[in-house]
Amino acid sequence: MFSLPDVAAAAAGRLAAAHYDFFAGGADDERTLRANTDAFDRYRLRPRVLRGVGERDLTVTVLGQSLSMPVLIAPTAFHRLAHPDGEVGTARAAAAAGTVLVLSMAATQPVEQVAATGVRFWFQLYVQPDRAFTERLVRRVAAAGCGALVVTVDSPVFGRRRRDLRNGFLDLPAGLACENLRDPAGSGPPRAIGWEPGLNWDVLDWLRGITSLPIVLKGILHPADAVRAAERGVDAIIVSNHGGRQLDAAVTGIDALPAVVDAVGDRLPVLVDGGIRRGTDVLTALALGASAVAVGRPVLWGLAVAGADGVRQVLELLRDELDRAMALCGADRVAALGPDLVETVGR
Ligand SMILES: Cc1cc2nc3c(=O)[nH]c(=O)nc-3n(C[C@H](O)[C@H](O)[C@H](O)COP(=O)(O)O)c2cc1C
Ligand SMILES: O=C(O)C(=O)c1ccccc1
Repeated sequence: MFSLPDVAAAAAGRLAAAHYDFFAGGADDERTLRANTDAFDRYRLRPRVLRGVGERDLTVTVLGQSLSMPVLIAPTAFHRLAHPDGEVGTARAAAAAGTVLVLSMAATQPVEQVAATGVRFWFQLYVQPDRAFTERLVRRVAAAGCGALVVTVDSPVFGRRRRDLRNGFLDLPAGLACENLRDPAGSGPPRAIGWEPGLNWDVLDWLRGITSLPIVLKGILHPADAVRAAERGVDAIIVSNHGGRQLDAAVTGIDALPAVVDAVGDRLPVLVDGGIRRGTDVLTALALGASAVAVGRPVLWGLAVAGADGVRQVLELLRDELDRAMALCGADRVAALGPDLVETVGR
């Protein structure tokens, strides 16, 4: 396997069809799902030459945390559906690669077991209608050593995924559960994730009142919302359409990124996800102003193919591709990447 598309192809043959579809699928007509990867075809790089690129330095610092490369693991549900190693396997790979795992609230292993790998992790939260339970969960993940809360804000209701409806995939198979939704923690029955259509900006004051963890908003696409986040003192944002699984016909992250970066300036770090499959995709996002990117499905495919080792391979492929792309663009460090390197075609 020499690229992320190779890993994805290998994973397709290893998963039960309904599980593959759950991971691969998007909302409704999957226009946004397709657009996420297609979008990168409209960006072209304008490399610089003779800049003495020597050894490239891929490190970045996000929220005061130093990463060996500007690629985080996006939160995705149900890792044990992909491989018995589950989120603990993904965590081992993230730790080995020197990057951050954003652990999904729908993880199938307890946050304490993930933390025991030594990984640096952030926790993705869907604020629950039951605020007392949400508070207990936030305290639990903070006690486990979580580095930031990633509050997903693009899901007031759950997207409609026709593959899952057709396959009758509604819930985890017996033996698997959302281990961080047990209440009381660790022992009680797992709660079902509740959606909160009434959620509004006031939730940030409530969150600030219960935790001192950095707060990241995931699922921003509109520059006005990015500005609002900055004004509210949010610590970072992730420009994302949730991998095309929520609002179909939503703009892609990479297309939304420049206006968001322009609107917030350097008031807060802007991360982006969706459709990143190549080192050149990472480079494009960084050049357009992202502080780092996150990858979702490629990690699940790596996990499905070879557990923790497969995830490690995916991360190392991306690292190697980004390193080579930076060298070929004449950039010896991430800060050397700017919008002058990127041209948009066909619009
Ligand atoms: C199977 C799957 C499960 C996901 N689960 C979550 C989740 O629990 N919470 C969340 O905020 N985002 C979730 N996402 C969205 C990802 O965090 C991320 O935004 C998206 O996958 C990035 O696009 P990519 O898969 O093209 O890299 C999920 C995505 C997938 C594919
Ligand atoms: O957020 C998602 O995309 C997702 O697939 C999911 C599924 C179950 C529980 C939580 C999230």
